[in-house]
Amino acid sequence: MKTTFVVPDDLEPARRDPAAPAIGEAVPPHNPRCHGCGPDAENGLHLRAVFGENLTATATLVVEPRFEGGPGVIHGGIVSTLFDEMMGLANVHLGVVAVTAVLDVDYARPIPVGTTLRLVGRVLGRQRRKVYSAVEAFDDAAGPDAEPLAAGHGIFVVVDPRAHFAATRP
Ligand SMILES: CCCCCCCCCC(=O)SCCNC(=O)CCNC(=O)[C@H](O)C(C)(C)COP(=O)(O)OP(=O)(O)OC[C@H]1O[C@@H](n2cnc3c(N)ncnc32)[C@H](O)[C@@H]1OP(=O)(O)O
Repeated sequence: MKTTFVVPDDLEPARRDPAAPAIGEAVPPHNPRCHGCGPDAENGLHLRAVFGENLTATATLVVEPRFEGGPGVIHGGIVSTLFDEMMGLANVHLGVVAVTAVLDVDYARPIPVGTTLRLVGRVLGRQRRKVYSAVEAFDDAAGPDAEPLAAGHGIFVVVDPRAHFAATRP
């Protein structure tokens, strides 16, 4: 998969929070109104992810007609949103609140409406307050060895949520 994103080769290992829900359990939504994962977001994506081994989070999502961009294919901005969210959900393994500073997306193949996507977010490692994460989107019907249709990377920065959202939290 081609990418211009550079993952530093001196990342510190990221440690799983012992208080995080167990592997195999659902990742709790970080905000009930979140457009990506919130159950109360009226027109949201309602992603429901499950914690996996090796700091991963996995979800599936059917590409609905409302996600169309080019004729018959998903809008690139929806892929970006899914990737931001899936990496954010994988970061929940760490028991920190980290917001997106950088989101990098590589689109390898057109993704037709109707495709069931398997989305896998993964924490790669840390550097001080920065969390480096990655994500891939697969055609779920194509089997476990299929190449990703799109992939992405992110740099998330750990914040104190009380201070970060003090001025905006309803
Ligand atoms: C309640 C739970 C919420 C969970 C949220 C997850 C939801 C999904 C993810 C999202 O969509 S979050 C929404 C979109 N993101 C934002 O609104 C963040 C807006 N940006 C900011 O608030 C600040 O710029 C940020 C907190 C990211 C950083 O500001 P700070 O002043 O706290 O940090 P600082 O500038 O000192 O940078 C800390 C480190 O990050 C690095 N950094 C910051 N911005 C960067 C950037 N753009 N590119 C590369 N590195 C960056 C910076 O170089 C430094 O690295 P070093 O340790 O190596 O010095």
